[in-house]
Amino acid sequence: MTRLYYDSDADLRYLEGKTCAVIGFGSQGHAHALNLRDSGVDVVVGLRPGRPSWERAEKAGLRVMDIPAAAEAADVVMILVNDERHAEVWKQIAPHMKAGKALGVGHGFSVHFGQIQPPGDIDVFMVAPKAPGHLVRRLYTEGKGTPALVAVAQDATGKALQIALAWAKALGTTRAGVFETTFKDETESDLFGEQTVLCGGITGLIKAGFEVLVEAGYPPELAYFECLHEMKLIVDLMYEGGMASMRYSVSDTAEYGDYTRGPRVIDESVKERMREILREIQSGQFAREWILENQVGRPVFTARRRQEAEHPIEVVGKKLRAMMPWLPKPVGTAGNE
Ligand SMILES: NC(=O)C1=CN([C@@H]2O[C@H](COP(=O)(O)OP(=O)(O)OC[C@H]3O[C@@H](n4cnc5c(N)ncnc54)[C@H](OP(=O)(O)O)[C@@H]3O)[C@@H](O)[C@H]2O)C=CC1
Ligand SMILES: CC[C@](O)(C(C)=O)C(=O)O
Repeated sequence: MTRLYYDSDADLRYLEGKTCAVIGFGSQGHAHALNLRDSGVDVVVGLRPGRPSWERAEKAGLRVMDIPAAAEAADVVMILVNDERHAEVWKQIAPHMKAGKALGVGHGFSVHFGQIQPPGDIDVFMVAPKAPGHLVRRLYTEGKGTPALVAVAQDATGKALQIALAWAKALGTTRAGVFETTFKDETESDLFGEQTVLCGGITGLIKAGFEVLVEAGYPPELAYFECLHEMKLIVDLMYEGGMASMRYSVSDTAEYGDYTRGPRVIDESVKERMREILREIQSGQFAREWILENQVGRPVFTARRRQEAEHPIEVVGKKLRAMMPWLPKPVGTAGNE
């Protein structure tokens, strides 16, 4: 049984004649809604009235309704709201999920950790892109795609996987490869990846390198170019051709330093801390902490977000990027939300 699916393995007819509601219009929501619409799917967006996202979605030519109306109108409802808000949003959707409808999510957190408990007579599936939403949209418009994971938690109609694959195809992800997994594995591996490698790991590594150079008296501009700017270019080479390709392009001096000094930075103790973090995810400890953090108004999240924005690498980076007009407009700035 293959668990990797490409365009020819997925059939858009599973969404034909169906209305698909995308709840939320943030990073993933805008990408799913626009890519599905551009793939010929009948899309409605469910949002909170009065929020700027409502106008943005309408300006993009999408049909927008409040969340209960969108859930009522749809055969397939995809929740693309912050994970920690799924429970409250689900209360508005649940009364409209009649038998035979399908519920989708972009990440398994809320279903796996019991924040929403769907009735047994609907399909429950996941299409989780392995990419930030803005790149899911950007690559789709360039005729490319990002990989994704799909999973089925409930198959009431016997077609849940086909619906998930059709959604994944309309999103552009079967262009790149879609891997079938479980809610548990997607949720745990995704949290692990973002905490230890993709977000927490890489920012920690970049800041540590920057701080060591600046503390040793090197100018912040030099440290920024070395530790952050060039990181993207090095990662691009690995993205295109793996580590060997990156090592082909860098000097032999760099390659020797990679083999002999790299393991002193990322050593067994780092892996041990990664294992500890994985255990916290698997046991539900992290999920509990994040849900409680939200219940008390996000004090840690808010303070850390402010502190990180003030880090010297962000200050110098802003100045240096302003001198590179070819850089894409940063996501999160006006016109690129
Ligand atoms: N960011 C990413 O690239 C990825 C995200 N995912 C998953 O996709 C989902 C969405 O995440 P993401 O796109 O980052 O989210 P964003 O923060 O970018 O957007 C969240 C959207 O949800 C809406 N929302 C938030 N709270 C509520 C609420 N209480 N009631 C109604 N609407 C609400 C917001 O509405 P408003 O516009 O009104 O503020 C906004 O439109 C999550 O499950 C996440 O794990 C999966 C893979 C990658
Ligand atoms: C790396 C962060 C991510 O898991 C993602 C873009 O895949 C997320 O949840 O945003």
